[in-house]
Amino acid sequence: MNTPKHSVLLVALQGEVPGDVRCLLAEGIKVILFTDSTEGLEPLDSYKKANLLHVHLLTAVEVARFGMLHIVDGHFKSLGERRQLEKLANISPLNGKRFNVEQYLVEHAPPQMHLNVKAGAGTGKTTVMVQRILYILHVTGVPLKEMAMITFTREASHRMFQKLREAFYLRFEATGALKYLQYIEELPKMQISTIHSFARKLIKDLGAIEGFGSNVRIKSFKMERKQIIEDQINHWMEMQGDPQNVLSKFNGMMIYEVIDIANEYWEEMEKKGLNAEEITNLQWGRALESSEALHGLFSSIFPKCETSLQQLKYDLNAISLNDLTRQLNAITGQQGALFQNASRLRYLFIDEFQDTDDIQIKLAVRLVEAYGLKLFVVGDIKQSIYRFRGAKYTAFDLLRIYLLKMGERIKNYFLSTNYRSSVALLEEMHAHFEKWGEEELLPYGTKDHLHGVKPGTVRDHYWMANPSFERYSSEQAAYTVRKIREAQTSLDDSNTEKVALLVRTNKQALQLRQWCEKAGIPVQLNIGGTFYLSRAVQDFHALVKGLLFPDLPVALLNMLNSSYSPVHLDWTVLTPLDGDEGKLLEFLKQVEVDGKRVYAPWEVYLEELRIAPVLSVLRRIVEDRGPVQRYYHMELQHLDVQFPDQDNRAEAKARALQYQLNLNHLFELVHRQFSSEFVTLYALQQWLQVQMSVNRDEDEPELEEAAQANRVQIMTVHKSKGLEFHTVLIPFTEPVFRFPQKELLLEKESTNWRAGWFIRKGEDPYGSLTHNELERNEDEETQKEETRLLYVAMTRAESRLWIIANRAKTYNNWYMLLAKRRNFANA
Ligand SMILES: Nc1ncnc2c1ncn2[C@@H]1O[C@H](COP(=O)(O)OP(=O)(O)OP(=O)(O)O)[C@@H](O)[C@H]1O
Repeated sequence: MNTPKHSVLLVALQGEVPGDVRCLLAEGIKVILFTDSTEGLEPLDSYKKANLLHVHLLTAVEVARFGMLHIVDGHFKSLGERRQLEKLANISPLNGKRFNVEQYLVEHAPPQMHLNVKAGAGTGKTTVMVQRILYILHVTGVPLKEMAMITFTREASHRMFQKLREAFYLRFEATGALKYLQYIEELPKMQISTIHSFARKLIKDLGAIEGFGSNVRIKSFKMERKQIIEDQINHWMEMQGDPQNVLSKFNGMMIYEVIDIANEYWEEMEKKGLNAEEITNLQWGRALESSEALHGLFSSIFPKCETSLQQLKYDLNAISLNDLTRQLNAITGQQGALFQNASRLRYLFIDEFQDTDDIQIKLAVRLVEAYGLKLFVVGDIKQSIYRFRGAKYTAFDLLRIYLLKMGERIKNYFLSTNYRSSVALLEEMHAHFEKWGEEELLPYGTKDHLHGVKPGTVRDHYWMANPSFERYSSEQAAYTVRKIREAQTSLDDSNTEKVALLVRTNKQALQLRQWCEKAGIPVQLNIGGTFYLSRAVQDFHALVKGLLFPDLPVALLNMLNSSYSPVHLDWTVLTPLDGDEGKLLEFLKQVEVDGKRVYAPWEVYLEELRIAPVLSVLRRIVEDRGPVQRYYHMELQHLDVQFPDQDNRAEAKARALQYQLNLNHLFELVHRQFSSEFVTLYALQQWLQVQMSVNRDEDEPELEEAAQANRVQIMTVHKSKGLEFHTVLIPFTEPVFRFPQKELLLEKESTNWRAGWFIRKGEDPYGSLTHNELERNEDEETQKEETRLLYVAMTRAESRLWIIANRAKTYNNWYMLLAKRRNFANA
């Protein structure tokens, strides 16, 4: 028999369990044991906790029926053994721990195979990926630095890193084996990142890419793109002869509106991954009546915009995030040798594969070709919710086809045991999913039916009401707040059990926050992209601006009103000064608190700034002025006035902690941005101002669970991906899926793309005939995407799923989807 490197699966009566099981466990070999008693083997808890030992208790008769089964590292000696294993998975063990043969087969698949794991919600995708990595480490000896993992968001990368570290640590704790400490040390060398960071590092490693010098930079080009659009529109108008006359044909739109719309349309092309050639060959079709001028403009400017942007990229030796993967795909033939410069990769894991777009899939295949690496992709087609970013829910099929073209095969696996939601809850969800599957709104067949293992413990696990409210009316607010409070107060332990309110849009999330805050319900908002709008950033900007323009009254006032200073001056106190700059400055510089002039320390800082580096002075100001403590006191005061009957300290503390995290993160970003340059206050202020006005991608660092106390979580479904909550409450079902004010629809037909544009101005719609044609398909695809979104939202629930199915509107919204369920009215 081979010496085990990773695991042993044993079926044996208690007296026949080999004596070396303990030694195996102590060496970090996983033991999956089917037996009638563990007497004599105890204590085993640390091994169980480390996922090293799985015991399935059977009756002696059952054990005897299977005879002695002994499988090492997943190698079957015969087909019979494999069948035995499947039979074992069908037994209900006495201790309730059913063997998950699907997870076992994925974990132990031969290391030289590409694997494709399609898995329903909560079936342990993440868990199995961690175990697979351990298997590869043990069986092949490939080091962590030759493995990489691509996740969809930075949060997911962070979570994956933590999960791996925890798995290694628990194994070290259980076995004392030093190799696990070594893995922890090596873990940072395994690249776990988003596709963009991954491509960025690869390009850095490759040294150079076609047409660009070394050290190519990554830029967003947001501002530059807008400028290019503006130039091209001006140029186009000049070419038409009389600009005033042209403007009058823009259906009453101002020129800045046209620029904004054109910019959005151009972004849409980028999101869908169109290259310059495809943009040049776009088929715009014919204009609707009275839309000819705009049609002429849209159908001619974009190729020129692309040329200008490309030139700018060469001039600045910079590319955009979206270019990264495209550029890597362009490295072909002889240039392929470039890959040898990059660090070697043997395994690539891709999470949330259903949301991968065409270019990224091709990149994965390109890497298989360049390195001979093996892929492990995992995802759930039913959870594909990034169509707006160009993701296609056919990702798995595309990958299989591309690999086949190279003569490579990928093996499919399927996980269907759900560990997240209670059995009762899963059955209620199934009643919805099944119907959506029948109507082809969701790719949900018999094999997608999730089988639960968690008993339902909570009454009211599934609740749906059908009230009828005007959107955002006071009745709706009162009803929703009452349900939220009820959900929160009926938890057994609000520190470990979380209530999450899941919504479709940021606007809905903000509306909910407002209702909750008004009612004194502490909330944790997670809608992403809010970092540059946070108070910590605003205060810091006020600080920098105040130091940069000490003789500008408004800058000085904002700085004094920030958390860096102990006063709060109302604008009205300045009114008697009639806007006289000199008098205003004099007044602001003389303001006193407790007999001390508030401005005095700032004069010292200004002096310091003349000689010391800007960042070190700013750091010192943060230490001296204690903005976090001051923010805490201000928030507490504010909360105490608003809710005098409750203890507001925990909430004020949570807010202050978030402020601190944001401030630390800001310093990190500043260091990253200005690392190789000499920073001036001016450069810092300019950069901050731009970020605050345009950057909606940067997220606030996450507050640790413990610090969130009993906050209700509010988030968009997109943000809830990969997460789970005791209670999920879906408060809004009435908003309609599509009611665009303006849009550009793009669809690929054989080799060329078609473009259809639309703008609603007042009552009047303008656009192209192509838009009308593409809209039917768009409606259908939107409905499917919304169904998948609702699938993700519902499957986040562990114990309770509550839905306020507002029937105010019944068409083209989540209500319509929910009402499809059999016996809807009685549900
Ligand atoms: N074999 C197992 N035994 C017990 N619990 C498990 C097992 N596998 C996974 N779990 C638990 O089930 C829950 C869901 O697992 P995980 O988050 O890995 O699922 P997922 O498939 O990634 O979910 P989703 O795609 O819906 O986000 C987690 O709490 C995890 O600890």
